Amino acid sequence: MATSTLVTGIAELVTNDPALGEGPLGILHEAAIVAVAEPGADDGAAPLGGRVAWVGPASGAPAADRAIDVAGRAVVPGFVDSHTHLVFAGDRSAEFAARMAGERYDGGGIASTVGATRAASDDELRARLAGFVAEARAQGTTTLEVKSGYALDVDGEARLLRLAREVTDETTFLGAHVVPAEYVGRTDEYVALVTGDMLAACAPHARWIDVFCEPASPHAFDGDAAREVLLAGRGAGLGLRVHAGQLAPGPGVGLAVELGAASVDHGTYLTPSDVAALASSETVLTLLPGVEFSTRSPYPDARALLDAGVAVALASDCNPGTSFTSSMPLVVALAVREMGMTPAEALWAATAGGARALRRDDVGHLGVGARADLAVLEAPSYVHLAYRPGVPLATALDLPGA
Ligand SMILES: N=CN[C@@H](CCC(=O)O)C(=O)O
Ligand SMILES: [Zn+2]
Repeated sequence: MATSTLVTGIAELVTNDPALGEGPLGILHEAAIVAVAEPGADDGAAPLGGRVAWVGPASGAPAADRAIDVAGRAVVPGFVDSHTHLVFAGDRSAEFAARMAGERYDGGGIASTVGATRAASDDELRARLAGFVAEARAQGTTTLEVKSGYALDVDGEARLLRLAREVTDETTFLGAHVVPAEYVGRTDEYVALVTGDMLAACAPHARWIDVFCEPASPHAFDGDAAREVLLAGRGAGLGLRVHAGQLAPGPGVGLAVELGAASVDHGTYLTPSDVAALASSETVLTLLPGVEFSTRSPYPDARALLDAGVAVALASDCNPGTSFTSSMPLVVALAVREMGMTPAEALWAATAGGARALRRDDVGHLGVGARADLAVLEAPSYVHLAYRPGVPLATALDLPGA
């Protein structure tokens, strides 16, 4: 039998549905929400925490089997973190310290994570991954994309994706992360492996394919190689995502738009034609301010991008090299303070924007029928996410059935 839960005492509810409340965030005050869960459901069609069955002013709330009173807190849609690299072993804190002493990031440190990850057991990787998922949930994240990319051989990449699939359906094959040591000087042969045997082994465990298209890095892939990888992935039924414009402007953004990628990520460096192409496309630009923070790079001008009509998402890019944070509240605060977004734009980008970057309409908002993925804030308003940086305000709400 289905279990219904009434969440009451919501001082401010962000629905991200303008039809339900004020402004683009669809804000309701003194609100309530009802979630209905089927016991034992966990197949995505009927999620464990249930779906939103009713949302509106608390005064009109229907009765339910159980009630949770959040006592004057704000509730927002759970964060949709559409870009992470969470299956890895090893430690790169020394690389971070060197960077803070003046060294530049060029992707070379990825090799050290590849070595440690290849040597780790399934259980070691699984335990670390579970720790990151719990850490993210404790900060309000309810949907996570997870990439492979730290094995770079056929069995290893498939193993990372199998492990990622244990925690999310949003898994991304990133065999084209960098050229591994054993293929240096033979990039063409490595691309043939990625688009051949590796793709065949990985596609059954992945929804997406991604490529680090960055000709400015001696380790990553140029536009031609990236095109080959993306076309092969599309042929295998995968959706497209691209890492581009992290170190310098390059061909990746244009390629992502041309091929209809769901998202192109980083965008630290963009040309005016990149911006124009994005603005007239269905491709989301996912900004990753944790990377600029942790690599001492200039922040992209999100204000100008939004004003130009680009669809912007925010994600953590949690990884051991360029952004070792799982904190979406930190990402929101950085986007507001350093990239010119308003608190409302940043919250939208970290929730509905992430959903759009994953081409999902069941997360990132709290309209009737959406997944009942709620984040509760230890604050009366979502504005506190940026106003009180570094304070642990957000947490995902556990509903009966979850
Ligand atoms: N730039 C490429 N990939 C990751 C970093 C990976 C690493 O340094 O371990 C990123 O998104 O920033
Ligand atoms: Zn990344």
